[in-house]
Amino acid sequence: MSLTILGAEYSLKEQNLFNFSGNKIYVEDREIDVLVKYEQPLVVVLGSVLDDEECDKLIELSKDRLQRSKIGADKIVSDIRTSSGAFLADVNDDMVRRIEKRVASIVGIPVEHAEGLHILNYKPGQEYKEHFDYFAATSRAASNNRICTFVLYLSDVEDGGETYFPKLGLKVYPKKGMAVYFEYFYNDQTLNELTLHAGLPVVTGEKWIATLWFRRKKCI
Ligand SMILES: O=C(O)CCC(=O)C(=O)O
Ligand SMILES: [Fe+2]
Repeated sequence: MSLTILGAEYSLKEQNLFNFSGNKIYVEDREIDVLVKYEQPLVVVLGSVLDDEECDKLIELSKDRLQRSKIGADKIVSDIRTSSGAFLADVNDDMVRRIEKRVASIVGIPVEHAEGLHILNYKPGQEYKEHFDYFAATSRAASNNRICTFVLYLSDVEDGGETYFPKLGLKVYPKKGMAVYFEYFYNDQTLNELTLHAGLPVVTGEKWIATLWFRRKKCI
């Protein structure tokens, strides 16, 4: 939203969902480093969210569940997303639940609003083209739409695979154990649209991420 006074444009800040100050966030079992903050739409890069063993175990748990990724509420295969993915919602594992809880406490949203960890694997050449994570207002899923996204990097990538926000001119380079968070729960739809993002093609190496999407209302 913006306001023009005597020819000068002032932007009116909206409330962000994720509120914190300073460069650290303390949750039950660890201290999270805040490394980068883009104020609105809020985009935050966080360090030391997962340790190496947690990253490796998430990859291991998803290896025999991976399927070619689909997109949208109607789940269609598309060249928008050429990666392979797996939902860990039905995996009965203490560590998976602990990580979901940790992410929920970092963001300050009850874990019942989260869809369950989704693992993605990109091989060289694979990508996730520019998209929004929220569903179109006309879609069935929009009655309990997504409001924010937490992407955990489970591996380093030798070259490529950045998470790219073209409208913000912002690139996040994957680093094992780190995360990028962004939100799109603004009244001003133009702010939500600035969260357009892509997983750029992996050039060398392999990229593994875990995504947790939060919904406006509880999903379970
Ligand atoms: O691969 C990435 O860096 C972005 C993934 C993404 O956009 C998603 O999981 O919704
Ligand atoms: Fe996305």
